[in-house]
Amino acid sequence: MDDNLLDKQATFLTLDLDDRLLRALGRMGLVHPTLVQSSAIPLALSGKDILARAKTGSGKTAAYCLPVLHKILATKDALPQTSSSRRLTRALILVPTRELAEQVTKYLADLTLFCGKDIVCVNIAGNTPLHIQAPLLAELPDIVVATPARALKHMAGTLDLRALETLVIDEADLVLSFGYEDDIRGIIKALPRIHQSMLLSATLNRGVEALKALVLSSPAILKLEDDQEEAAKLVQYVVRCSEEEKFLLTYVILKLKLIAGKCILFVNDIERSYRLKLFLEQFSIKACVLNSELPLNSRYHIVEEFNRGVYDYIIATDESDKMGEADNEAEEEEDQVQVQEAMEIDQETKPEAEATEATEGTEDGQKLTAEEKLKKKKKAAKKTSKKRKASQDKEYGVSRGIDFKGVAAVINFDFPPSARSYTHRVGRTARAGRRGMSLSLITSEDIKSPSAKHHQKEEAVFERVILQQRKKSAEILPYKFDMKQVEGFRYRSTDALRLVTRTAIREARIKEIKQEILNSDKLKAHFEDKPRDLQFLRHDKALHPSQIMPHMKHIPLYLVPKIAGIAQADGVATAPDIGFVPFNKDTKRKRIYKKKGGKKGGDPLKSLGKKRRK
Ligand SMILES: Nc1ncnc2c1ncn2[C@@H]1O[C@H](COP(=O)(O)OP(=O)(O)OP(=O)(O)O)[C@@H](O)[C@H]1O
Repeated sequence: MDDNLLDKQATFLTLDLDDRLLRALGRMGLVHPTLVQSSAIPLALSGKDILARAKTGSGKTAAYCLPVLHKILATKDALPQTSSSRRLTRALILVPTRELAEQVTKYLADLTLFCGKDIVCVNIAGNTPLHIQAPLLAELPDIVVATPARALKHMAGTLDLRALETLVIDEADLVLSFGYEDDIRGIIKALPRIHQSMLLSATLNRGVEALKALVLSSPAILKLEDDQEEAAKLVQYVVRCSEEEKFLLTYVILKLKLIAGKCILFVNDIERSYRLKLFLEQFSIKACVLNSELPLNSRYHIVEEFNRGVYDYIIATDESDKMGEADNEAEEEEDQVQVQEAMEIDQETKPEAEATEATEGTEDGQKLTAEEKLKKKKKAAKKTSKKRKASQDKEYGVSRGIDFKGVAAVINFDFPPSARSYTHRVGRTARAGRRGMSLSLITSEDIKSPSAKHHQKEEAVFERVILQQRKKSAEILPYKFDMKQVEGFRYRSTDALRLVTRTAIREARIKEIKQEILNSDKLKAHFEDKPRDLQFLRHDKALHPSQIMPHMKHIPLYLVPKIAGIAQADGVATAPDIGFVPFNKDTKRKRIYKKKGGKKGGDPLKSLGKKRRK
């Protein structure tokens, strides 16, 4: 973690934490607390309610987990070994998504490594049936991690919170926007009158204010966002290009390895994630998709493996808009109407690019009128979308809270639906004080085009993002590149895109789900006892292997730009006459080139091209 995020004046030792926790922290390599930790922990230990706003990746999880654990250990130490009061559920941690619940539970397991059986923590956020989870709760675990809806369901049965001492709501604003407010109200009603509460979030909005009134009493308010410092760590770029050019640019950036390191590519719906994956895999660029349709175990495993460095690219579907997350209610309503309109117009006027796939006649061979065809299409689309919604996980979320480690760049392949969602997406990089980069692609379209409203919406959100970033003294720089340099790749990209038909996407989607259900079953059986056995399970397998073109794997030398790259992750721009500004230094590549006797400042990619041609 970056030194600026840490409170160098303090160590965990000076925070007077339980020895068992200090040992675990030492083992995790944590010596100094972060600012949010050194501020929140003493206040929490003194019993104060807390409302903390600190930026993404600033260590909020430990800021609430450590005091929760310390308090439970202290209470238990004061009780005789035989006391029945040693077994009571004392803390409830509410999070908006299952992924986050899993992450928090793992974090608690790391922190309690030296606590033996003194701390039992149960995660009930998974989709295991209630009756299977019930016996775990009947044992009265010390800490329960849950989504609000799940907790409330169990409260009608075995979740006994009469002895609750601490309530934590992590990612408070998202908890609200996911529509959990009524669940929270239900939970609060059933809690003992005296308990401590903590609300944590990277962003605070009116909703959180409402929650504050509901949950907290005379809280200590911590606002620890150092916006200017955050701005310096994250370099943000934007580019306006056509829909087709989005694919072209992504191909060029990934193929030329202009991003050194791991990258998350965000798209707005599941279909798009498969479209992008199928496109990239034709060039032998491997990526995992991550979306709410995949089984929970597979999702955990993908994130874990990505964090371990097994995969470089994740195509993540950010479904935050479908979870009700927008900048505010009015904007949300306006946004939904606009998208709906744009989609309707789109459907009515879309050129029949995939005409071969459309049904041209009825079963008895009669020709359908254009109007009838349209009606039929709409009906079919509604049906599939209903079916799909049913199979998607309402408590899925990847743009928030998940600790993706070491992400060099975030690419908003689709522009996010709200400014808030933008903050959280770009918050997946430049975490824990590290540097990072984001690139957002906005579709530029003719104002008369049928989907113009959709693009207007993107522009409207972008305006809000600019204002939001300006408040943090951050700028979103235009992503400068010389289209001529990219031009040579265009025909390959167009060819590849042509093969990504709706049928191919549909088939890929089904294949992936089947594959992941099998993976998930294996994961379920082995997760606890043999985690190492699972390393052979890959989530980035090609979905349409017959379409991989071996010749597309390599880039011929004549296509490699003289000085390739776009914008550096550390924000250092190259000389202006280059035109095509590098994404990052790619020092490793330069090193290889120098080792081979290349001139300093020469073109490392040229040598790479030569090597590839051999
Ligand atoms: N005191 C510390 N020293 C070094 N690293 C730390 C410290 N505390 C936390 N970290 C690391 O920083 C990373 C981010 O922590 P965490 O996920 O708790 O952030 P967060 O503020 O909850 O982010 P988000 O808002 O996105 O959920 C984690 O990898 C964590 O292990």
